[in-house]
Amino acid sequence: MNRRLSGHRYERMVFVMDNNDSSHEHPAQATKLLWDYIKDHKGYYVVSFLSILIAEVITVQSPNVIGRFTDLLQAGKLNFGAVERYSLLLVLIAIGYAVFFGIGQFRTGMMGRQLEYLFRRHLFSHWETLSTSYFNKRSIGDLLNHAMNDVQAVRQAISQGLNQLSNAVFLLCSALFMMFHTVTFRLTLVSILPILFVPLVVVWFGPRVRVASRRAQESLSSMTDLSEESFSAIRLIKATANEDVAVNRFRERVDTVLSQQLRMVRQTATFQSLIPLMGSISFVIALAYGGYLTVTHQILLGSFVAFTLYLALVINPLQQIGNVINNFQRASASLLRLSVLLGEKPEIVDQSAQTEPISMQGDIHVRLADFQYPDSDIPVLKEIEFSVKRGQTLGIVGQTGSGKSTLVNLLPRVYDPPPDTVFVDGQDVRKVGLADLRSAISYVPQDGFLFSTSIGQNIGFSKEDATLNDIEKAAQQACIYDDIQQFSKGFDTVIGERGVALSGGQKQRTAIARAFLKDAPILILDDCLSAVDMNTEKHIISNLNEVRENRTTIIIAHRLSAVRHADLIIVLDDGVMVESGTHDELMALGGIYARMYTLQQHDSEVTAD
Ligand SMILES: Nc1ncnc2c1ncn2[C@@H]1O[C@H](COP(=O)(O)OP(=O)(O)OP(=O)(O)O)[C@@H](O)[C@H]1O
Repeated sequence: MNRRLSGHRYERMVFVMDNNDSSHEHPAQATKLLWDYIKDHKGYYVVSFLSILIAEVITVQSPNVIGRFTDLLQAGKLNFGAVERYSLLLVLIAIGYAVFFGIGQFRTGMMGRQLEYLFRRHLFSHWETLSTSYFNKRSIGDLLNHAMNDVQAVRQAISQGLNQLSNAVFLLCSALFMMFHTVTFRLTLVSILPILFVPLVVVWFGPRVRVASRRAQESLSSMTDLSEESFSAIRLIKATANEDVAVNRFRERVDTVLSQQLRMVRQTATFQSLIPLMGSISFVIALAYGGYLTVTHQILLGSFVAFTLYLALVINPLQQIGNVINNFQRASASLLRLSVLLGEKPEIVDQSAQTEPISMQGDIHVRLADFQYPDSDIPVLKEIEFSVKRGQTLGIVGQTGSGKSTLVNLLPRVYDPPPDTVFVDGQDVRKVGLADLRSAISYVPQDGFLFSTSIGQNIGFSKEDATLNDIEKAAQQACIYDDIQQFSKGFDTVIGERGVALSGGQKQRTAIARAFLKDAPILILDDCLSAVDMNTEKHIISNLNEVRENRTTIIIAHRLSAVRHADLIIVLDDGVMVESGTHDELMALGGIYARMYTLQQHDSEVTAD
């Protein structure tokens, strides 16, 4: 690797330039990843740099050739043979440059793409390990921005940036060497004086460009977020004729993005134009002083021509160096953000020492004094105690917001319960291996998310080796089989993003089929029958009798008919377990459950009438 970018210097550059406290909290994961990649591919880098070096050494010969040609012309010694020879020389220089520069360009470009892939793979794998609460606090647009723009910025610095940097440095050195070699030391020194101001310009503009770039990225994230949300809610927006509200909101975000980006463009443009300005001043000095030296015959005309051509060659790498510094500054900010992301620790960790997978029975016991969400000090669940054995069904009912979903989320540790409060097979869930625990639970959330793939793949998602037979059986149990058969492509029917082609009830039943297919000892249905009609609900519940044999089933429902036959029903009120028992016991108690049941019976009779 080029000395200017040796590992330590690169790391220092990244963190000195981003003097941000969060870099101390998070180990430089992204920098390590980058540095490891470069170390593993140093052979490739050496080849690229050597190729670029050779290309530059070849290309700097052309001004010299033209200078000699001019001298021959001035001396009146130019003939056809010389013209042919010099032309051939220039063609060979051009071909040599193209070949070696092309090799260098291809190598660095290829490594940049590989690095981009590596970063995205790491990011995605890492996100998969993080807890749900992490995603509650982050926006999708922000995460996508990291995966796309930050990774791209690092890739650009590492491929295009390094390429341009080595190209510029080699060309600059070779050209300066040839300049000193061709004309007087004084002319070269005076002409390159303005170039000495380049570092000052860079130091002044660098941090400003970086801040402007960060703000532009942040505003872009917020715009991506809003677009995502608006597309998800497109049906609601149209149904309520709120297109104007959505468009205006979007326009505001776009305005912010535009003003932040223009700010960045202004900073970048000023920065980038100052560097060639320095080069142009050098050119003026060379013309004035070099012209004087030529007129007074202190240097040959050919040397003067060659010198001005070298100077023109030098201006380009100087501008490139400006671009590269800009690229590296952006990449350093991106690298820091990626390090923060990759250094993020999951809140829910596997504390089990068990190495072999264990199979769970499905007995559940909960004795919870209280539970509050992370970052909140208000208890959401209080005084809850119950047990269900394998093969039994638990019904959980209660007003909206009473804590039903929260309670079942503690079982697979979507959120961590306090120690010694939630047990499966007599073991604290916090001490069971996460993979064992979660494989033992089949969970249908309220919003049974569907992927934009075929219905068959959506159902088969829960079991990697599921056959079409298994998928069809699960679909029958979830009462979605007949609906699927009516689609022209059956199980191969592709559903739109989040299943827009399916009705609410069909989506719920597809999600239920997915859970049935998993065939886990604990099955949780979180209010996922709300969009199906009473008849279908009855069918699914009766099919459950077959499915729930030898497994523990938890049904959360607002419609009490769904839990009527459960072995145990618990009633939550504002997070507190206020009643528990079978349907008959709760009816006899005459409490909240009995009142809710009577009301619902009355409602369904009125509807039937
Ligand atoms: N991630 C979270 N962080 C903080 N509070 C939360 C979180 N999720 C839910 N809550 C709060 O916990 C309480 C219980 O919510 P929960 O979703 O468990 O109720 P629920 O009984 O399932 O409601 P519903 O019947 O409407 O689905 C609510 O006050 C809710 O605002």
